[in-house]
Amino acid sequence: MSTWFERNTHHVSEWSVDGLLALKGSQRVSLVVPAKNEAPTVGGLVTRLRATLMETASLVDELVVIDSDSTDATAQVAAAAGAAVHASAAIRPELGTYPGKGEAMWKSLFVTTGDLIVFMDADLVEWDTHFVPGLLGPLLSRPEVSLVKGFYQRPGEHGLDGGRVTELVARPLIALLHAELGGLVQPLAGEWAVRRSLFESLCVPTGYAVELAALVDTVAAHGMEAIAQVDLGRRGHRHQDLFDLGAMATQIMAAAARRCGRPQSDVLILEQHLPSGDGIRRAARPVTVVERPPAQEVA
Ligand SMILES: O=c1ccn([C@@H]2O[C@H](COP(=O)(O)OP(=O)(O)O[C@H]3O[C@H](CO)[C@@H](O)[C@H](O)[C@H]3O)[C@@H](O)[C@H]2O)c(=O)[nH]1
Ligand SMILES: O=C(O)[C@H](O)COP(=O)(O)O
Repeated sequence: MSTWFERNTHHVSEWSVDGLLALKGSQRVSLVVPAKNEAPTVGGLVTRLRATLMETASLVDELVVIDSDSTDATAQVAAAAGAAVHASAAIRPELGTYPGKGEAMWKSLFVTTGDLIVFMDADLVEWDTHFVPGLLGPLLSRPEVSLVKGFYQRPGEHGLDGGRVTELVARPLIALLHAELGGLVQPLAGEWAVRRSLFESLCVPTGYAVELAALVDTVAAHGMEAIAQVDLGRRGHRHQDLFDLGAMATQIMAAAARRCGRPQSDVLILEQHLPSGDGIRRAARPVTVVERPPAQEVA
């Protein structure tokens, strides 16, 4: 009897772009890049993705950058490179706005038309355009699959590193509360693809818990066989400061706690004790842990 891992772990080399185009037929694909202050990298990302997946082949029908309250030139750089750019806060303004990546991804549902949605981070420094066909492979070839996570080796200070939050928060949480997800190589990967019908049915944490919540809620509603993962090779990204990752970890743990029936206020206070000159500065960091309702329930 094979395991989930054996049945549902793929390699990008299993699919060619031509083969995927044949499988795609009339389905539409949206590539969505949530971006906050990513002016140094977003232009190159958009340019390469457009050239390979929209101009050379028509695998992607729209490439949308959701500008998540950037204070740099992210929006202008992305638009100049050929992306359709929307400010997260300006999408359906009557719904209000929250800070965060999950908010940008949830809002993307109101400005895209794809039956299949591929998400990619904008801060990638080591990556390639094959990420997108790799993520689409299982969705286009396996009707029972609705959510596909990318995984990869992660170049780091010590040769290859895991992500700090992945190893110290996500995996322990999975071991404790959601052991069925233990076969996922990169549960927090920002590179993943989903059927619109599934993503529209999910509650979406507005911050960094969007990935963990999508996995947990998909399994609860549809079982593990709705999820697949694809080896995409290597991926490198900009690293956040340890204290900023504390806020990310708080959001992920809050989403897990909420799914165990633990109610929360919309904002938690994370007390941090930061180095300051020769001493320590105490800082109370507000962390937004609001969740959006399923988009299909929003008129
Ligand atoms: O308020 C925000 C913060 C980030 N981003 C964008 O989201 C992407 C990923 O953010 P990043 O800060 O680079 O996340 P990582 O530290 O790399 O975190 C990893 O782990 C997170 C938790 O699951 C995932 O959400 C990320 O995609 C994944 O790369 C980037 O394009 C950001 O510009 C936003 O759009 N809005
Ligand atoms: O996956 C993670 O844990 C976060 O992306 C942080 O990754 P890093 O430790 O490589 O910066």
